[in-house]
Amino acid sequence: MNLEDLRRDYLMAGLDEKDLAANPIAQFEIWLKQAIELQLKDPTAMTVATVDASGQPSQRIVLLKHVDAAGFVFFTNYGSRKARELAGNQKISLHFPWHDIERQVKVCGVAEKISAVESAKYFLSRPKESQLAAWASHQSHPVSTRQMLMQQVARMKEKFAHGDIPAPDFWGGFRVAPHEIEFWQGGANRLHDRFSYRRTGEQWAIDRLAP
Ligand SMILES: Cc1cc2nc3c(=O)[nH]c(=O)nc-3n(C[C@H](O)[C@H](O)[C@H](O)COP(=O)(O)O)c2cc1C
Ligand code: PXP
Repeated sequence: MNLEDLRRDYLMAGLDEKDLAANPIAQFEIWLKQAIELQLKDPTAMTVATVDASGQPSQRIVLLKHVDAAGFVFFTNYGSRKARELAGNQKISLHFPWHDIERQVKVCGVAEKISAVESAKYFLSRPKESQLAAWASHQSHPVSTRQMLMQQVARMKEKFAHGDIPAPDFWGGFRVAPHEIEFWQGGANRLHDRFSYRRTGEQWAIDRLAP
């Protein structure tokens, strides 16, 4: 398979420092709103990179569920590989790949579990079938067959047949407090625009980076 000629030029837009918000969260909210309004598929999907004790990185996609000055929130199983890696090393990187608008955003920061109350509030807002799936899935661990998984779902459905399904204590959110956020806009001939915000105490410093 020859992949060498698979490429395109990025011609949609440029990015200038004068167009950037002073605060990267405000800038992120502008870009996320545009991604949603332009009906990109899975606009809140982000790749999350963590590292294990040996320094081996691993990645997976999760959905961003909240963002504000305190950081970026996603939800997952606290026994999952990502959560176990975060227990040993809180350093994390997030990546939003908005191909259709020739943009990407990278976030580097530190992840912390959110409170059980906050997690339960979000959990209760989810569709019941997803709540049962969270109870049934020992995320990231081997499961012998799909049938075993579905049996576990059926057991949970029976167990929680009446009333609200409570949030499992092994499931909840992480908030990523960022210290670096980069905004990338594709440019012609690989001469892209990149701006990196770095936290300097209460303020943020902005550097244009070579493409
Ligand atoms: C579009 C998309 C969204 C996803 N969202 C989540 C999510 O919000 N939380 C989650 O735990 N897994 C989500 N997943 C599944 C993860 O990518 C991953 O398979 C799972 O969390 C286990 O990862 P780990 O074994 O590295 O911990 C999503 C997958 C895709 C493709
Ligand atoms: N958990 C898992 C395992 C997922 O696959 C997803 C989305 O694909 C989510 C959580 C987030 O979904 P929701 O929007 O229902 O919280």
